[in-house]
Amino acid sequence: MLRVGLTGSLGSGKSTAAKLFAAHGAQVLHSDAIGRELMAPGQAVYAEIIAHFGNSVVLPDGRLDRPGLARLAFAEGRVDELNAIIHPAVIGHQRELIEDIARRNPAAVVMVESALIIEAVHGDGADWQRRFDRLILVTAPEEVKIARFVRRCVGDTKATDEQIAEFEEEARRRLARQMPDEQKMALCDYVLTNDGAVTELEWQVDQLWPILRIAAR
Ligand SMILES: CC(C)(COP(=O)(O)OP(=O)(O)OC[C@H]1O[C@@H](n2cnc3c(N)ncnc32)[C@H](O)[C@@H]1O)[C@@H](O)C(=O)NCCC(=O)NCCS
Ligand SMILES: Nc1ncnc2c1ncn2[C@@H]1O[C@H](COP(=O)(O)OP(=O)(O)OP(=O)(O)O)[C@@H](O)[C@H]1O
Repeated sequence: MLRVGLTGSLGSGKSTAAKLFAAHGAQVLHSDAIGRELMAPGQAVYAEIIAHFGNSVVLPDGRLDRPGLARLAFAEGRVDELNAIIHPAVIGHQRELIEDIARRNPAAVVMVESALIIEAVHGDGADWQRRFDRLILVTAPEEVKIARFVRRCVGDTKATDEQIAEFEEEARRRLARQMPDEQKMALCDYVLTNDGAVTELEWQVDQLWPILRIAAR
């Protein structure tokens, strides 16, 4: 088995790259999705977040208020408190999933997609060198990343200039909590450049996949 970390900052295109690797046969674990599952009502992480941040982070329907939590985390400087609750749980859950995949398919390429692999410090997060055999970085220029984040926030709605400026601010606040690509590059084994069409990213994934598959045997 080969344990691959697929990282890249907000809007770099790592989820897009992950889908392309999955199409080749990689077993992809999406950290954002696991985080969401563990934050659902009834989960231990859900209870811990409410115990720490109070009832104001709960919506009337019982779910956590994600925009409210994002405000606390990124605008009010409490992201490390949130990370300390969520990261150990996400990493622990990933470990179990990886062990299960290894039992079923010892030659699997398991890929953990996460914006925060090198940055993580809580739980086993700081131990990324031991958790992964290879690291892949997806890069794009900062303004492209921000534009992609804004586009995803706006979706099909018609946003005002003020709303767009707020989304841009939010992107910058989150990026400020992520290590710059220039620093990450030095620590990663492979770099995929995603500043053009998705087909250009796909070409890079197609070149890298056989190398990973052989290393997994
Ligand atoms: C603050 C929360 C509630 C905001 O939710 P929201 O739905 O708006 O964003 P989502 O989770 O889809 O994340 C989108 C992107 O924001 C960036 N981001 C999210 N959390 C963080 C963080 N703690 N530090 C830096 N960037 C982050 C990443 O690029 C991520 O891909 C949520 O992001 C969260 O719980 N974050 C803390 C846990 C975390 O690190 N999650 C990401 C990997 S497990
Ligand atoms: N090369 C590209 N050309 C155009 N759009 C792209 C390209 N790559 C990604 N996108 C789009 O940009 C947005 C962000 O991409 P993606 O979700 O893959 O990034 P990410 O790194 O996982 O971001 P985040 O950390 O915010 O979750 C998505 O809407 C995606 O469809």
